Amino acid sequence: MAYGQTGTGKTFTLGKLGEEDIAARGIMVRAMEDILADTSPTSDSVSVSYFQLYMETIQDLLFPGNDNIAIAEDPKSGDVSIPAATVVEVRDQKSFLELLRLGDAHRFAANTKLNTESSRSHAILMVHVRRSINGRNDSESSFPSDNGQSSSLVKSLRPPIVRKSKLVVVDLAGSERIDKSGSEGHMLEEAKSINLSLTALGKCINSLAEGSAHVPFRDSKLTRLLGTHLESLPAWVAQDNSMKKEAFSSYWLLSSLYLWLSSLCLGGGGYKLSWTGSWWSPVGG
Ligand SMILES: Nc1ncnc2c1ncn2[C@@H]1O[C@H](COP(=O)(O)OP(=O)(O)OP(=O)(O)O)[C@@H](O)[C@H]1O
Repeated sequence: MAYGQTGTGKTFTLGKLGEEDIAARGIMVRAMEDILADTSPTSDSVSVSYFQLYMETIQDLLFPGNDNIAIAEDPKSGDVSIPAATVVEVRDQKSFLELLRLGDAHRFAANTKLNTESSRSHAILMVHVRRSINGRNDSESSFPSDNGQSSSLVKSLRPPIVRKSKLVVVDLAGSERIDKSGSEGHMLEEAKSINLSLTALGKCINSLAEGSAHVPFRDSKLTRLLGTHLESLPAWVAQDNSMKKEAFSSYWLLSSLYLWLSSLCLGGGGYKLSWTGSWWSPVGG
C-alpha cells in the first residue's frame, strides 16, 4: 500500500510500466513478473481485478461501464468481496501490461498545483493465484478399499487440493493540503473525499496498532474493502506509520494555533507569551 502526500511518487513507484526503460518498472509489473515466473499454466491460474475507489464509489478499471460496484459481505465470516468486479485471467506479462494500460487510462487524474497528474482515486489491484495440487502423500492418499487393499481408483476420485492466494496492491490517492494544491470546485470535493477516506484508514491502522477491541472499518469504503488485509499488517508497519506522524503534526499544528490565539487574546489583557527554551510561558502582568 503506497501512502503519502500528493506528488511524492506513489503511482510512479507502483504503476510504472517501464516499457521504454526496463529499470523503471513499477512494483505491480515486477510483482507479476515474479508470480508468472513461479507458476505453471498446467497447474496454476493467475487472474487480476483492477478497480478504483472514487468519491466513495467503486469503479471497474477493466470494464469502465461497471461504475458503481457494490461490496458484498459474508454474514457469517464477515469477509468482504466485490463479486461484480471483472476478473481477467493473465497468461503472460504482455497481457498484464495491456490490462494495466487499459486500467490506467480510466483512472481519474487531474492537474493540481502540486502534481500535473494527481490521482483523484485510490486504485486497487488484486492478483488471485490458484494452484491445483494433484499428488498427496502416501499416508493421505492410500486408504483401504473393501478388499483391504489401497485403491488407486478411490485416490483418483478424490478432489484436487486447490491453494489460493491473493496479492493486493493499493495506490492511494495523495493526502492534500488544499491551500497548497489549490483545489477548487469539484476538485475540492474530490480532495475532501480523499482526505476523509485516508483519515478513516489512519484511524483503523492506529486502532490495530493499539490492539483496540473495535476497529472502525465501516467508516469508509476504503477501510471496508481493505479491512481483512489490514489485519494482517505486521505490527511494526502499524506502529511506525507516517499516518501517525501526520496525525501528530495535525495535533501540533492545532496546538500551535491555540497558543497563537491565546497569545492574541491574552496579549490584550497585558499578557505575552515568551519562549523559555522548552515551552511558551506567559510573561508580564
Ligand atoms: N523516482 C522518480 N523519478 C523520476 N520522476 C518521478 C519519480 N517519482 C515520481 N516522479 C514524478 O513525479 C511526479 C509525481 O509522481 P506521482 O504522480 O507518482 O505522485 P503521487 O504520489 O502518485 O501523486 P498523487 O497522490 O497526487 O497521485 C510524476 O510526474 C512522476 O513522473
